[in-house]
Amino acid sequence: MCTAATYKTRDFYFGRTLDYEFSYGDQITITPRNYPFHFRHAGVIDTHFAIIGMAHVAENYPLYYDAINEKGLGMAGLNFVGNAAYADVKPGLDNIAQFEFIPWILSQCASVAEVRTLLARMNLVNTPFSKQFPLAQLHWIISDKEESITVESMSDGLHIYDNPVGVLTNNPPFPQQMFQLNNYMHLSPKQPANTFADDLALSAYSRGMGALGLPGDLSSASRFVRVAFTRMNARSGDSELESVSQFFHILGSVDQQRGCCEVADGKYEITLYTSCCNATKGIYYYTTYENHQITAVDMKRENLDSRTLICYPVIQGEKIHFQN
Ligand SMILES: C[C@H](CCC(=O)NCCS(=O)(=O)O)[C@H]1CC[C@H]2[C@@H]3[C@H](O)C[C@@H]4C[C@H](O)CC[C@]4(C)[C@H]3C[C@H](O)[C@]12C
Repeated sequence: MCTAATYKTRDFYFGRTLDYEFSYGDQITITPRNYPFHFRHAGVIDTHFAIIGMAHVAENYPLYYDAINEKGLGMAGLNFVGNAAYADVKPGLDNIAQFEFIPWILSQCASVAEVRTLLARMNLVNTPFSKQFPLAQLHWIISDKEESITVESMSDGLHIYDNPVGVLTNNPPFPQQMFQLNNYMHLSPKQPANTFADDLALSAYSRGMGALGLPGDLSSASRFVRVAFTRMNARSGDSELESVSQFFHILGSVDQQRGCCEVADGKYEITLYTSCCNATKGIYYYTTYENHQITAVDMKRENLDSRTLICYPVIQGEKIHFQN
């Protein structure tokens, strides 16, 4: 399971949890402006916006999981198993392989409005990266500081949905996720009043009872409701430290602990990493399952006019601050 979210204070923040039972070997990867992107069916883009995100680099190609570009646009791919379907190549359209989707969008678009224009002539195709990396079944959230959309490529075509909650998890398809929020419209961060029955002396005996009924399990449908409630009600100061701190707390609402989600005998899905990008400034913050200290890579500290990928290994291992 995975969860992505957006958050806006003075700057715009975009990030995700990546939940899985193993890591593909990820690196914080910066694609500078002059790295040539060779698309399988759509030619070459030699010069483009710089990108920073989490990727597996194979054959010198950044296979991004989630990333932002220097214009403040963010995009993340999340599992959509059983529903994702990619098309065959069709002449007359921009045929983009599933693994090229993040580079295609983030290299060229400065806003969601521009993304909509590109998507109108795009065909997301079933060309795998290699035998070793077959097609991943994903759907995507794409966001700027004003709006988010969800993109789902299914057997009946490419769907583009407005995403007014700025969050995404996994199955079921996005319209169903949104619809089920109706079931929770009574939830509130405020204490409830007794509307059960006038004749009963019911009282709010504990703080937090306004959100009683918020689903607590790890299913993607439940995580969608939980992170939507947390994200829509989250309040913080607007400084960088307050915003980043609050962002990690929002995604902390759907953190997955080892042992609670068994995917095979003795194998457990866990939150391998959590990212929080300051999309306005181009900073990629992250924590990992084994390292709660926030680590950051700032793309603006690199030479963004170069041609070669810049990679930083994910720092693991808890750093404990002894006070005595
Ligand atoms: C496994 C990751 C998704 C995690 C997730 O959504 N978990 C939820 C599990 S479940 O639904 O609840 O079962 C996805 C996100 C991005 C994916 C990677 C990126 O798409 C980049 C390449 C794409 C290649 O086709 C496959 C390897 C790969 C390197 C992908 C491996 C894997 O599928 C990743 C890492």
